[in-house]
Order: sequence, then C-alpha cells, then structure tokens
Amino acid sequence: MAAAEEGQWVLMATGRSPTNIAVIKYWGKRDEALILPVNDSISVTLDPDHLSATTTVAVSPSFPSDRMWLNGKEISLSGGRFQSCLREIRKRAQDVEDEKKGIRIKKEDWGKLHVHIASYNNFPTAAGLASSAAGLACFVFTLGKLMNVKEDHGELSSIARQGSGSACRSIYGGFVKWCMGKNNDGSDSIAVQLADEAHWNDLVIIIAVVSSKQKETSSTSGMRDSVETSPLLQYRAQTVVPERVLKMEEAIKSRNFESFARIISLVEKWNQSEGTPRVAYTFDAGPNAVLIAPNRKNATILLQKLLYYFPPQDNDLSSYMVGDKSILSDAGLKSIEDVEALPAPAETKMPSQKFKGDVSYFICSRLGAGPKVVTDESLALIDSVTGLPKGV
Ligand SMILES: Nc1ncnc2c1ncn2[C@@H]1O[C@H](COP(=O)(O)OP(=O)(O)OP(=O)(O)O)[C@@H](O)[C@H]1O
Ligand SMILES: C[C@@](O)(CCOP(=O)(O)OP(=O)(O)O)CC(=O)O
Repeated sequence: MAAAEEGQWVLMATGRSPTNIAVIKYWGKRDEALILPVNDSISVTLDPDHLSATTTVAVSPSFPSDRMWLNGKEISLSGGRFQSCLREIRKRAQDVEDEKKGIRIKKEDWGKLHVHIASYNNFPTAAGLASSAAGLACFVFTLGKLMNVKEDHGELSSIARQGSGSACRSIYGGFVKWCMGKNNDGSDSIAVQLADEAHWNDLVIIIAVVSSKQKETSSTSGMRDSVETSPLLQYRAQTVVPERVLKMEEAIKSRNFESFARIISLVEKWNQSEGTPRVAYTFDAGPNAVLIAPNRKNATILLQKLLYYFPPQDNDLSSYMVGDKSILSDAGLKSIEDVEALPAPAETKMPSQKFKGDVSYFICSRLGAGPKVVTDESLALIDSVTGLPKGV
C-alpha cells in the first residue's frame, strides 16, 4: 500500500444508477439469503436524470470502520444484504493505482481497508418507486469501480441481486430480463439486456406519485407472505409467467405496443373506447401508478386527461410535474388556467367530479441507460479531504 503509511489520502469513485420498473414482476423467492426468485422478470430502466441513485465510495487508511450515509443520514451497514455485496465485491478487488495522487493499493490490501459510502436518491426512498433497485445497483457498481473489479455486467448483476432482487436489473439500461436460473448457488440467476434504451425510445413513462410516504409493507415481507400463504403463486411462477415472458420479449423485439400493453393491462376506459390500447399501466408494491404511452402524442393526451381529474392541490403546475417538464407545454398546459379549461374526457361516464390532491405529483420519464461513472469530482458526495459526506 504505497503512500498509505505516508499520508492521510482519500481515494474516491462516484457512480449513478437508474431505477427500473418491472413489466413482468419478480414476486417470491426460492432462497431468501441468496435472493433467488421463483420466476423470471422483465423491466424497463428509467432515465437516470429523473430517477436514480448517486453514490460516492471513498477509501482511506484513516477510516477505522465501514460507514454509510443515505440521503444525508447515517445508516447501518451491518445488514446481511449490504454485507453480502461488500464481501462479494471485495473478493474481486484488483490492484489500483492513482499516479497523480501517488496512491497504490495492492489487491490483498483491500481486505484491511475500510470504506465510507454516501448515497443520494433523486426521488422518494422506500415508497414503491424501486429505490432499493437503484440504490443497491449503484452500491455494487461504484464499489466495483473503486476496487477496479473486472467482472462483466452479468456478474455484477448477480452481486447486486444479493442486495435487493430487483437491483440486478438496474445494472443495464433499456429492457432487461432477470433470468431466475436453476442453480442452488445462484450463479445463473443474473440479468441480461434484451434491448438498449435506443431500441424503442418513443415510449413515454408517466408516474402518478400518489404517496411518497414509507410503505407499511415492504416488497420483501409482502412477497414472503405470498410464498407462505398463496396457493396461486406457484401457478403464476410455473404457468403464467413463462408464457408471458416469451410474449413480452417478442413485443419488445418488434416494438408491438398493443401486445406490450395487453400483457400489463390497460387504462381501461380510454383504451376500450378507442378499440386499441393507447396507454399501458403497471403498479409495483405501492400505490403509485406507472403509465406507459407508446409515443409523445398519446402521452400528451393522457396528461390532459390525468390533469383534468387530478389537478394540483396548490395550483402550482411546475412543481406538480417533475422529470421531463416539457410534456406540459406539449400538452398545451402552460398555466393553471389551461388545466382548468381542460374539457372532460369524452369517453368516461364518470360524473365530472375532480380529485384535487389525490395525486402528490407526476414524474415524466423515458427509457434510460445503465449505471455510469460520474467523472466530475465536484459532484462527489464525499469530501476528498475529510472523507466524510459533504455538509456533515
Ligand atoms: N441509494 C441507496 N443506496 C443504498 N441503499 C438504498 C438506497 N436507496 C434505498 N436503499 C435501501 O433500500 C431500502 C428501501 O427498499 P424498499 O424495497 O423498502 O423500497 P423501494 O425499493 O423504494 O420500493 P419497491 O422495491 O417496493 O419498489 C432502504 O431502506 C435502503 O436500505
Ligand atoms: C413489486 C416489485 O417491485 C418487487 C421488488 O422487490 P425488491 O427487489 O424490492 O425485493 P427484495 O429482493 O426483497 O429486495 C416487482 C419487481 O420489481 O419485479
């Protein structure tokens, strides 16, 4: 460990990883410790500009223990999941040399060195928007960068899987499949990319955030209950999902929105009245609806309908739409007066009742790329001198 004994150096890496939303859900584990699922799943990776985790990992001979901060608050790293990811990455660590800083770390030294990790989510944590997916993928990806891990994305995905199942899919951009695998040691339970984010880049994803409160039931315990109590879960895993995965893969490959939407169901009334699906929807284990439109045109029509029924509580349109705000002007909605002037959607027989305040805000996003290194050091979350999170 050259230079280590000589000075109090801090070496850092920063990464950013997207979140993902499953269109065929992972629900149920056959092995709780290794996080091995009972079925394959398929997801879309969202644009990291809108929904992502940014993580800085620092190493220094002056750190007495591993520590982690999430959204500015120190959290424990002692949980089995964080420990599995740390252990698996450390095992694969290689020699690292930073000539400019005069730092050389030999691969055998990594076992003696401690890390400080600071992470920040640009969207609500633990509210059904898959923060654990972005967070654990980023944790593994960034540790891997700092420790010069040479393993490919498949191997990284299987390490991220041990942090949170859905995290293995956030190692790639675009459309991703998590293959459940057969092996008891989990070696073949990895994610693969079906198509990159450019393959079907017309898709617009609008998320109606109904509640950003912490969920009462986590996905982990919810799926455990299902495995233990639901006689239907096995049928889903063995019969329903395999067939749907094939159809979904075909729909993605051929950009067949009708088939894609049919599989994940419909925004019932509009789609029925049109005779062909205009928008698809899906929910994760929380109240927030994820709506997927095949193109910008349908997304703007959808937004007009959504805002007709769910106008902003405090009349502030700009903070009501986060992510790609330009969808508002595309929908002709520049001010609250434009929202008030929207006509009632013709196809619904609902009374012209409105639900002001029922949606906290909307996020407009699109398909996005996989994890990336953040090279701009000013964006690091850890101070390179103190080795502590900035502002702490
Ligand atoms: N940026 C992050 N870095 C490391 N760990 C994170 C990060 N963000 C979230 N986590 C971990 O994930 C946990 C939240 O996971 P949980 O599954 O309860 O919610 P969620 O992933 O937001 O929702 P869901 O999986 O149902 O969509 C946090 O308590 C924390 O342990
Ligand atoms: C409904 C889901 O979002 C469930 C995600 O569950 P998690 O990956 O959060 O669960 P653990 O593996 O226990 O950490 C469906 C999905 O993403 O496929």
